[in-house]
Amino acid sequence: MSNDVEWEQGQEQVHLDLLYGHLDEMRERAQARLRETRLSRGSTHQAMSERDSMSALLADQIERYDAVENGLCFGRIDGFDGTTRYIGRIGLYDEKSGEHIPLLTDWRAPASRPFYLATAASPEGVQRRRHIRTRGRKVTDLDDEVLDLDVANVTAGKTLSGLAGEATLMAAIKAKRTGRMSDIVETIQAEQDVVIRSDLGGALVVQGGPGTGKTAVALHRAAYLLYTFRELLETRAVLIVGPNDTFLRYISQVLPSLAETGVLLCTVGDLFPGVTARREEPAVVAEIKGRLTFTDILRKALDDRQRQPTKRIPIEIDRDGNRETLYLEPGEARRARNLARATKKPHNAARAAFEKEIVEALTTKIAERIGDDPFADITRAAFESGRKDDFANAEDIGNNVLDQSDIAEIRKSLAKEPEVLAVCDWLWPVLTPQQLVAGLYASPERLDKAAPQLTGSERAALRRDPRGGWTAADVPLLDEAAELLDGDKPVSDEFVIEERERLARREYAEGALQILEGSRSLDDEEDPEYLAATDLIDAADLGERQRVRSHVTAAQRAAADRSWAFGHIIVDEAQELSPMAWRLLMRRCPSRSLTLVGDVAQTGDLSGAASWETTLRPYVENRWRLAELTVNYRTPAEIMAVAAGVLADIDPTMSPPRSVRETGVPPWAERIDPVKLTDRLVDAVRQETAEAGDGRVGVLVPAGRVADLGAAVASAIGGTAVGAGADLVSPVVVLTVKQAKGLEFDSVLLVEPDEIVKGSPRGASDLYVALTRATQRLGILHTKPLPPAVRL
Ligand SMILES: Nc1ncnc2c1ncn2[C@@H]1O[C@H](COP(=O)(O)OP(=O)(O)OP(=O)(O)O)[C@@H](O)[C@H]1O
Repeated sequence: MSNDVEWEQGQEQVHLDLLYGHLDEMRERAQARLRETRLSRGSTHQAMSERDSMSALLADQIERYDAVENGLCFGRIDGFDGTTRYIGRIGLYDEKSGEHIPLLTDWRAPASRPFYLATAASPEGVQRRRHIRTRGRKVTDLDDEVLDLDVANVTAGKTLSGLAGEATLMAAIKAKRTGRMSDIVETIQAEQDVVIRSDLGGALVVQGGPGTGKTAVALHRAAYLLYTFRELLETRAVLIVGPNDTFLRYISQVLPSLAETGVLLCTVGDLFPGVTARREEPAVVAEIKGRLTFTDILRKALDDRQRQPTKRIPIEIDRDGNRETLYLEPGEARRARNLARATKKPHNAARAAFEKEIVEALTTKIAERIGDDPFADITRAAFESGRKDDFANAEDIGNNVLDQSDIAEIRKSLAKEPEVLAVCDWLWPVLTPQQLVAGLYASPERLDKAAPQLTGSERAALRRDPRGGWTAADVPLLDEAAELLDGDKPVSDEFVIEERERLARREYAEGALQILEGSRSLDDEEDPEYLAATDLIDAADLGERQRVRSHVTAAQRAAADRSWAFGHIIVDEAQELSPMAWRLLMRRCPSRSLTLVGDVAQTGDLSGAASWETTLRPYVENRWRLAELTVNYRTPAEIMAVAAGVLADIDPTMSPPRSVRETGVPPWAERIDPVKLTDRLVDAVRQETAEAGDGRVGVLVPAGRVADLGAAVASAIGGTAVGAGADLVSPVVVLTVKQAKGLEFDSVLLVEPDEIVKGSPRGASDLYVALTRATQRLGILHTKPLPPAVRL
């Protein structure tokens, strides 16, 4: 290292020490305040609640300071005007002099933007951009780019390649994978920056091929939006939707490392409070449930529950100790149903109108019977003969000897009659969404009536036992059912807290049950196992529940509230959502402030999107904007060349993203005898783990082979994780392509690509996904010929 570089590094170390000194001071101050606040006693409910909120705020602050410990400051820009600005994960100021002097500028602040955008051709006032690389609190390297074209030693090669901070970028890209995604805040590229900082309003679609940083950009956009529109988004919350739990775990560290925690991360399957959708089902069944026609099917299923009797219904009631039978006529029931429907209220809310009408019809019957005037004919004759003054009006004659208060009494007692209520329950039952949907699946007759537009075999595929929990594709249907049944029912704080507790309980209970008898779904609340398991909650758990009671954030509130309107929704792998899932998400985002990232070439789900245009038109017409990401930071050029052949097969009009680097390592394929496949795979995994060192190896297999091949690899190689729920931190992970969506590994071994292609109508897209998961090496093992599109 030259003396100059050493001196420069020393100077940066001094500044870094100053920044960490500030961070430490702020953290200590917050810790001291937190201790004080926790010790303070509040006598009133309000004082206690204020103390709890303050504690939560301070705890959040401390968490943020901890989160930015690594890579606190990573950049510096020197302007042509002689100014210097340091860029980092948060903003820090020198307040001692009484002035607000910036020591470190948050990467999201407008003043940091030139750090990401400046090029030699368009330097944005920046003469030099410096990437400061650190390990812990120590400066390890500096990566300078001079952007002044007049300066002799301008780093032209770097800027002409269009990449900012190329050396730092390459170091990040080539680094071994850890099983957890890292943030890219130090090396965001210009086309990514434009997406991250795009306006909050409207729907933004980010289309990009594999490895172009869509997920990374989506997460950084969440952090940017929270920083820029904090007030609005902290009260309305930001929702990030990902394809599965494994993926959510994979990205879970990114926002905390950017000091943002108030975001709700979940799958579509998590979006119905009270339901944990973990049941599996065949892709073809999920596809049927994803069709838009299910809005009609559910409506008809509900109409079917609003029964119309064909015969009079006897209703036995108790009147002054005597049993009496009334008859409800089909016409009366029809009239009540029509009136209830005419209220245009959701089904459950309209029940009151239905009940009122039934009670009214029965009241009239009783009133007619007991109030019938035996002298009506004589009275009417008297009226007609001129003694009109003795009577109020003609209608009063003969109808009833009961007055209004008598009739009101009858009405009141009928409204409480168990038999009357039972008949109302039968004709117009109050339903939960779960009852409506499960009831539909459970009954071939109901399915036949509600879904004549499906084929007989499609209806048969939907049939299932109501016990055993819910699938992800059920959740949009439950949400749709809830709309029909309850509309927008606001939830109370108590419900939010209950829901959080329920989830905590469920997690605990599920854990306990898994230990007892393997993973059995607990969604059926009547399942006796559920009650048994919840009884296991111990004192420590109760203590924890007490603690969470104190502070409910908007994101937590939103998680428990089906009718919550999010401030912004970000959907990753958005191409996978079914039309019914889109309806659910759009209901959660009436402002249509959305960021949708995905790649229609990677669509694997049978009900997923083939075009953004068709998917979005029903919700935003053509008012959406498209941004494209074109550079692949993950997949080396050698591997991408193979994937490009498969992409051409899927859609010849699509072009693959440009890889930023070559590795010099060509992908390989080996055809083997079927009986030797398992042994050869185990050998290959051993070899690749040695190559990957402390990196990660992904073994991607056809869906039907994950159990046997996974077991074989796991028994031969310690620390192998298999299938859904696999811990990605493990050195070797065996997954299906669906499970590997959005993930990446240093080395990928792909098994039986032909079977993957033939395994689904979207098999070619699955193969494209599988081929683009590696950051360094790709090997293919096959017993049948390779699909023709795979050319090696
Ligand atoms: N500007 C960047 N600096 C450093 N690394 C980057 C940058 N952009 C993307 N990457 C890295 O490239 C890899 C791919 O990014 P990401 O997973 O976000 O891509 P993607 O478009 O979502 O991919 P896919 O659609 O294939 O799942 C990640 O390791 C990410 O950290």
